[in-house]
Amino acid sequence: MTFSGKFISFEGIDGAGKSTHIDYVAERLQAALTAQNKQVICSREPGGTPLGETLRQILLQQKMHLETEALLMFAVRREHIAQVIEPALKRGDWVISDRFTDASFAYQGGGRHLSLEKLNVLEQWVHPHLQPDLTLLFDVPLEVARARLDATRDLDKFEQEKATFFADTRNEYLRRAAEFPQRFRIIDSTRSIDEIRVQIDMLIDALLSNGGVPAQ
Ligand SMILES: Nc1ncnc2c1ncn2[C@@H]1O[C@H](COP(=O)(O)OP(=O)(O)O)[C@@H](O)[C@H]1O
Ligand SMILES: Cc1cn([C@H]2C[C@H](O)[C@@H](COP(=O)(O)OP(=O)(O)O)O2)c(=O)[nH]c1=O
Repeated sequence: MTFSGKFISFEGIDGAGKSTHIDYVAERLQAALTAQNKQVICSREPGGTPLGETLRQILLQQKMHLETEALLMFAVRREHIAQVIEPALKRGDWVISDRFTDASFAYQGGGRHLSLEKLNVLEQWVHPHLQPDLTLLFDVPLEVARARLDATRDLDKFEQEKATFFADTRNEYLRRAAEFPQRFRIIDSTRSIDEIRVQIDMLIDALLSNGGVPAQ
């Protein structure tokens, strides 16, 4: 399926720094797209719709069977795609999602060891023809992410997981990035926020000029 709008996802282990850059990217894109009468829709998973936000509370707080967790993540995603992502892309608007299916592979697959085969089935079921045009993977060593998290906020169910969980989650993100090099760009998030912005600006400018995603 080809849409006139573009779809960007932000990914990374908790504390990698993705939330720090989302508003910046959204504002930058909106400034460029307003002249074309296009909107930037900023959304997130789990969440993105009223039902998705209700399920987010449950997913981030309650312990549950691993497969229940994966199925709920994809149920949230099905609703998000139907209500928000596809209508926006069809209108020619741009969508930024704070996490998408790569997070299910990384967290439920990598972190919790759900078989990637089952995740592939869910992905094929829920969005056989939709993938982000660009996925920004914020990548940092675990200790850096942990130190950043500890310095800031109360931790949810996932953020309280142990180091091996995040090592496996990060490895699965990197494996996905290697599997889909055309849409993934890895952001070395140990650098300063300003340095990261220079790289992000370059990627966004290329996408805006319709030149696609430049090489890594
Ligand atoms: N490049 C960076 N250098 C130093 N600190 C950072 C950087 N990026 C983010 N941080 C800080 O790390 C913490 C976690 O960042 P955040 O963007 O919330 O992570 P995430 O959304 O990936 O969980 C925040 O306090 C943020 O200010
Ligand atoms: C989308 C998605 C998220 N998650 C997890 C990753 C995160 O720990 C959590 C969502 O939190 P996150 O997006 O990091 O929000 P915040 O920055 O406000 O903490 O949900 C999954 O385990 N699987 C998924 O498919």
